[in-house]
Amino acid sequence: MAEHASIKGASQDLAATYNKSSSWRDYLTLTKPNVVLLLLLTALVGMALATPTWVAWQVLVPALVGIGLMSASAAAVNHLVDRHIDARMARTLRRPLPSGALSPKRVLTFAAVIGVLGFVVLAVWVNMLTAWLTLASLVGYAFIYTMYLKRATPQNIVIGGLAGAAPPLLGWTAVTNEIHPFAILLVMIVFTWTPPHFWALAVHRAKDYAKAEIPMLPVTHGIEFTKTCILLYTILLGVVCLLPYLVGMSGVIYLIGSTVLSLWFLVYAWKLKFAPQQHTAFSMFKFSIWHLMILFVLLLVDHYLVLPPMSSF
Ligand code: HEM
Ligand SMILES: CC(C)=CCC/C(C)=C/CC/C(C)=C/COP(=O)(O)OP(=O)(O)O
Repeated sequence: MAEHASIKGASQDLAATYNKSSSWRDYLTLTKPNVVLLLLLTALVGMALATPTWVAWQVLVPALVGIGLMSASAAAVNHLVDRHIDARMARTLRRPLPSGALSPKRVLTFAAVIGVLGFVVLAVWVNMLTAWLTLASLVGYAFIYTMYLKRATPQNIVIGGLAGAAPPLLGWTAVTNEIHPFAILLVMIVFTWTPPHFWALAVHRAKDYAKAEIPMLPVTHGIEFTKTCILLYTILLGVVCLLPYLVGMSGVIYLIGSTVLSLWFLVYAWKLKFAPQQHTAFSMFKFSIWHLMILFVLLLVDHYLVLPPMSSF
């Protein structure tokens, strides 16, 4: 009841003037810092795997700065475009725009400045291929996903997930200036991981999405169907995670570690479908973040501690 009243209040705040005091923390919130940090880890792994030697800091630093700034810009545009629906969901109600801490004009300026800065950094100190691919990812997330897909189809996050999955490729092209099939394989991992990552949260927050009239899968097709899709994507992810070893990109450390992670994720998906408890969906969502983080750390460790493939033991 109290929550309902505060949601209503926030919607009204949004229409009123933006007169609350703002701080650097509000700008940081706009950038979705935790998401960007994980995106940067995947980009770093893309860079590392692109070369058998150490990545030169002259490429590593500007690539991370450029990709980070453009991802942060995309996240800020997402806050701007979604400000009205964010005001209607309990999870997003206190964000800088719906709470009135920042005005849309300030957010637009902030997003434009860091976005252009990121592009310039990539164009000048990295290469044009990476700059254009990162711009395409920004447009894919901030405009195609946020403005259109999110409101149009329950497949929104499957299609929109491509933008969030791009950073390993961006890291790879930053080092080599070319698109390699191994980089696409890393993209496929994040792409297949996204549906279980997001739909687990969407199951947990289904009522919120229904209230904001966002056609997320649990809203349009129901909780049970979504849980089945989560299970199927988790199985598919397990198969995709085997590919780096099968194509010779990664070794035994990766194989063992990723198999444990895949089975662990599968246990969550199975439990969610067949023996759910109150917090299973949210626990699976939280685990999904650890899953991707550890998986990419494993790729990195495996790359630098090269072992011969299992067949030669
Ligand atoms: C279309 C694709 C994706 C969708 C729809 C999605 C959706 C979400 C949502 C709704 C949250 C909760 C945010 C919050 O409560 O503040 C979240 C959290 C998170 N996501 Fe995703 N996500 C996607 C892709 C990704 C990707 C590609 C990554 C990183 C590689 C990622 C990393 C994270 C992290 C680290 C969090 C936790 C954020 C925090 O605790 O502040 N997500 N995601
Ligand atoms: C340049 C580049 C690599 C761009 C990609 C940037 C990026 C921040 C991708 C993350 C995807 C994400 C957090 C989606 C959630 O949006 P949502 O609107 O569904 O979630 P919300 O309700 O929490 O805002």
